[in-house]
Amino acid sequence: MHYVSTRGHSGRKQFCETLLEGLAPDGGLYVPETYPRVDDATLDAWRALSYPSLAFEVLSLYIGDIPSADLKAICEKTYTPEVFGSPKIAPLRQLGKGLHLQELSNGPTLAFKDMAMQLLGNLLEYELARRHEDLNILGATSGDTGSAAEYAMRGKRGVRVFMLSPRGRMSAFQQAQMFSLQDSNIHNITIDGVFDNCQDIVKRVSSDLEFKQRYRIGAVNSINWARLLAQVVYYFYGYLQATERRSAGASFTVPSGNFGNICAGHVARMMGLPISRLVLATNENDVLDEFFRTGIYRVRSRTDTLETSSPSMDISKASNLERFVFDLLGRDAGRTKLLFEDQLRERGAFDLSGDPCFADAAARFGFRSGRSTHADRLATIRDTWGRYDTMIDPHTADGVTVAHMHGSPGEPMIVLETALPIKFAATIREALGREPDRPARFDGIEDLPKRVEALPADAQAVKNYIARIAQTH
Ligand SMILES: Cc1ncc(COP(=O)(O)O)c(C=O)c1O
Ligand SMILES: N[C@@H](CCOP(=O)(O)O)C(=O)O
Repeated sequence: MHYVSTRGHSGRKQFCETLLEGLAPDGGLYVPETYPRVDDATLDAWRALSYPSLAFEVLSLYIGDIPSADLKAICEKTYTPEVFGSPKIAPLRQLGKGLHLQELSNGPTLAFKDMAMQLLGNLLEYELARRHEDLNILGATSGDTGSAAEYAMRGKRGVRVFMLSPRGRMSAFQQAQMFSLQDSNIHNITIDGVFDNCQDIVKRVSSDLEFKQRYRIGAVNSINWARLLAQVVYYFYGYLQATERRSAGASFTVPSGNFGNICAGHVARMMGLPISRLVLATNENDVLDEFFRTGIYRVRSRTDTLETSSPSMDISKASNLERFVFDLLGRDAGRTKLLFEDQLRERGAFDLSGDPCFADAAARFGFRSGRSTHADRLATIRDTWGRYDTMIDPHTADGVTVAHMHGSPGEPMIVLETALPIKFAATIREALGREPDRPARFDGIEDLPKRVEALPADAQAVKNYIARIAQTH
């Protein structure tokens, strides 16, 4: 399998090259040249597999440059009950009739990001050792990618992490998870801005090819194809748990911000997984809901990006939409580049409402969407607690709220759980008047000493910081 850039760069890359490069040299995102198809018989055979074995099967379809035995060992080392809290790794929990929650947040940092980031840590360690190289990872987080990346990379040989986060925009627990880490290879940087400013800086630094090469800059955000690939696995696993027979349909609802998680669902569907509907749920920052309803993609400014009670989804510029639009446009890299480079830069928006490709997008790709508000989140947290004895976090609540708008009788609807409630205790207290459960290993985390640097929203300032740290270590 080879990978190409959504913006048409001429290079065809192997998986491990994309793993280390992150962003393509032309600023585009790597996608597989084709989506491998999984037929009904194969899907049926996969019903019996454990999570690590299923991960190995799915990853093998996309990774041609790691020997099978090594890839299998990496999957087995990554997806263990000790790390993910249960032998099933990503179990389904039934809520109502036909409504399921897929538990993805039982890993080290209590968010779905661990599902991919733990694998990425092991893949990077393997590949860097094989090449005798090291890597400076530059990332952006609105709260969960940062801690998941740092927990996955701490102590890993050859890897240093520089993580940008929007100052004051994350929950107290999220900040404590990241800023209390004292490992010498972990560097937290708060930026005066919102998540989109952090992500813009990551892209700007990664697009300076001379700097990128000199300081060996890599990425762990979902701009890195390996992140998405790891997330494809749990769609297969969730589907196989929710259905009993060949080619039965099932739908997924996915709380969305950077469009990474649901883009993995799109990939699974393109591989032939019988997903009827892929329902995208946003909070009040509803850029993506607007796009799927109207065909108009209109990025919001920093001041128009609202601070909500599902803060990890306070994103107004969704990187991975580019991967979906590339497919929507029939894989026309020239048009994708025009939309995501020229039109977004010049107008901050593009409009596909009159384009024939958008007219049948819902039918062809299964997307539906909806938005949820603070009041919806509180009501859904209360309802899910009262009716199903299950406490969900505000992001998952956005998912459950929107899933109720798009359910189809007789067909399973799987909502992806994206974090545990303890990460957002203030909203849980507001909804339920009680504290969420706290795993003992996080007792008192908010009181630990913090190590964090503050920088302006300026790519050059971040480059200077990376250069200084890289030279002194
Ligand atoms: C808890 C939580 N829910 C949902 C999302 C949205 O996921 P994505 O950015 O992959 O769309 C994020 C962040 O990405 C998150 O941290
Ligand atoms: N919500 C994320 C933002 C970054 O998303 P990613 O999937 O691109 O890593 C976060 O919590 O940091």
